[in-house]
Amino acid sequence: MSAAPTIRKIGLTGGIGSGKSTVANLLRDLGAWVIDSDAVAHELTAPGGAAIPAIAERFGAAAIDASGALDRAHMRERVFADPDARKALEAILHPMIGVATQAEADRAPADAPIVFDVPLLVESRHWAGRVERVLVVDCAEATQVQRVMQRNGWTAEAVERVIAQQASRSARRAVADAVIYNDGLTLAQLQAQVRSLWQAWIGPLPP
Ligand SMILES: CC(C)(COP(=O)(O)OP(=O)(O)OC[C@H]1O[C@@H](n2cnc3c(N)ncnc32)[C@H](O)[C@@H]1O)[C@@H](O)C(=O)NCCC(=O)NCCS
Ligand SMILES: Nc1ncnc2c1ncn2[C@@H]1O[C@H](COP(=O)(O)OP(=O)(O)OP(=O)(O)O)[C@@H](O)[C@H]1O
Repeated sequence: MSAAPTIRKIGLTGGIGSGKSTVANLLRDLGAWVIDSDAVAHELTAPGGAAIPAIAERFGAAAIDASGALDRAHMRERVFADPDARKALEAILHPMIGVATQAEADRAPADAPIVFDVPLLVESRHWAGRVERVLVVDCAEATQVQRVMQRNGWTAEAVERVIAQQASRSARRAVADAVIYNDGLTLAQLQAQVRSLWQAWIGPLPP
């Protein structure tokens, strides 16, 4: 087994479409134990998910689809148009996400750095003090909009509504220990940045 990494817990954050998951995948390829809080939220809201009863009670039957899962398109319309609805959904999900991500972290091999991929790391107090370093993935807002329109088939307005509900780029940069500016980069250039960050924070690259 290799030596324990210098930095064990990294928080990875960025606005919608900034490239967090892409960076997380590159870190995973190098040997990181990646915990994706969006994926955890999806599991909690899948058919039979632990959050479904509380969501149905708070938001009504219209929030649940025929399969018993959260109706994501319906909920997107509600929460990104109404901060009170967003806070109510977060109040149900965030404590559960906190417990589930901790359980995943507890399963990490001792020699693997843990990367918490959390879109709302800056917005949520939960994360302060739980990670040793914060890595922010940043890009221009126009790039966020263009990427999410292309990836998800959303309108520009729908992406802009989400951006408006998130921390500003400058608020994220203010808490960053490192920033990857993922704009105008090829995937190979992005990978090179991730590899040099690994060397600075974790240690030698794997063979
Ligand atoms: C509103 C929901 C149903 C929309 O689902 P959908 O499948 O369309 O999007 P998905 O979950 O893949 O999220 C996509 C991106 O939206 C952004 N986003 C999600 N939730 C929030 C939020 N509460 N506030 C601001 N941005 C958010 C993030 O950048 C995220 O990466 C869903 O995002 C949700 O349940 N959000 C509440 C839980 C949460 O806060 N998740 C963030 C992880 S901690
Ligand atoms: N440097 C890049 N070059 C080309 N495409 C990129 C680059 N970075 C990210 N992308 C693409 O942009 C889209 C958004 O990236 P990604 O899914 O990693 O963002 P994210 O921050 O995890 O988004 P979300 O907050 O919505 O989960 C994806 O389709 C991804 O393949």
